[in-house]
Amino acid sequence: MKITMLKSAGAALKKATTASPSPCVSTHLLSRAYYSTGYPERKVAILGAAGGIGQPLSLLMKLNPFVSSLSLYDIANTPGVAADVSHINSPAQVTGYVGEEQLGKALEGSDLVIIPAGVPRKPGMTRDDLFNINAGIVKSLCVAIAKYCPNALVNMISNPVNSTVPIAAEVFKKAGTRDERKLFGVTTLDVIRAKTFYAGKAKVPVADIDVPVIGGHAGITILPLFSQAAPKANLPDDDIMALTKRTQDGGTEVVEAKAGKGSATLSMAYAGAVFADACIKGLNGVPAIVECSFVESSVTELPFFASQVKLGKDGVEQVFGLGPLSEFEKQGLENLKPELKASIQKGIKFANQN
Ligand SMILES: NC(=O)c1ccc[n+]([C@@H]2O[C@H](COP(=O)([O-])OP(=O)(O)OC[C@H]3O[C@@H](n4cnc5c(N)ncnc54)[C@H](O)[C@@H]3O)[C@@H](O)[C@H]2O)c1
Ligand SMILES: O=C(O)C[C@H](O)C(=O)O
Repeated sequence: MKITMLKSAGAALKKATTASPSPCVSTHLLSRAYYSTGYPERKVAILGAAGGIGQPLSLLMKLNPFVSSLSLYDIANTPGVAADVSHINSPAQVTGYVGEEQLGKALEGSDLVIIPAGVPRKPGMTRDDLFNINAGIVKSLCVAIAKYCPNALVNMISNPVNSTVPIAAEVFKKAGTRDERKLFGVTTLDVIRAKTFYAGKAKVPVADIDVPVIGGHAGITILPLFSQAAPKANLPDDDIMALTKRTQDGGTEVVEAKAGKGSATLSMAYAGAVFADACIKGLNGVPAIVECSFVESSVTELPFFASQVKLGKDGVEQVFGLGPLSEFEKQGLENLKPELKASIQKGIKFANQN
């Protein structure tokens, strides 16, 4: 009896292995069903696509099921990055553009432009130390955006975000294309860090955590609101202070660990992809898309401020207020305002002087 069973099992195995493979065997990272039809075509341009952030961000945007056209621009090396990414069997059509003379073509028709172009920090530097190089890069890219895709949403990653976003806003104002709903400083990495660190300390599953992060994107201007964390873990004040400091210094932690080889690239690419996905979902009319971002704001007396925003068909649909703050957070808010104000003013001044 035993032998018979083994024999028939062997026969079944033989039958299975000689049959043709199922046509449903998937070579997609995302399931085929996820590539649903019925959404509008969306073109996404990445400026600085060959860089440390640009390359993994290009990969993640190629996997995004809502992207139909992916335009990869840099001053060097984009043909190779584009050829590489284009072999992935997801729907987005990838084109590489290199050099200023191809920037217009890269941008034309874009619904969303993501900007990780510019130099990163080395140990001992502040984000503001990048201003002298990155301000000019961002300004010239924004002049081109105003010309070639004035209606696109713009996700600014290049540092110092607290100044590069005001530079972009001034460029768009001068060009007559400014729409305060369409310009975003990407602060998603601060939120991702706050969630990760909080989950570790509170010993709760990281996937369930939500923590708003407000203010800006540099040092003490990054203010995580752990009093509003959900689910609430009732951590002692010392832990909250340590978590706040670690979130504020998260970028520096990576810069020091990389020891001169740049700043966060992989976690930033993930954060950039999360935020871009939220923007595209908003454009496509998906309801209730809320993320933190550094936007034009009247939530405080500062003209730009990061807080939770609702994303819709034209970009920002609603900027949410800060909600109830703990005494520690109220103090943090007052402490960050002078630095954030100075960084905003520096960006505005640069855009109007140069
Ligand atoms: N917002 C955030 O949370 C966050 C997080 C991490 C890094 N950053 C910032 O992102 C920027 C990029 O960081 P990285 O690690 O990718 O740097 P990187 O040096 O690895 O890459 C930058 C890329 O920009 C390109 N570039 C330079 N000038 C350009 C121009 N005029 N047009 C198009 N591309 C141009 C370079 O050729 C390079 O490929 C830095 O300013 C960094 O501080 C921001
Ligand atoms: O810290 C940096 O210089 C890069 C980025 O702003 C980050 O927060 O990781």
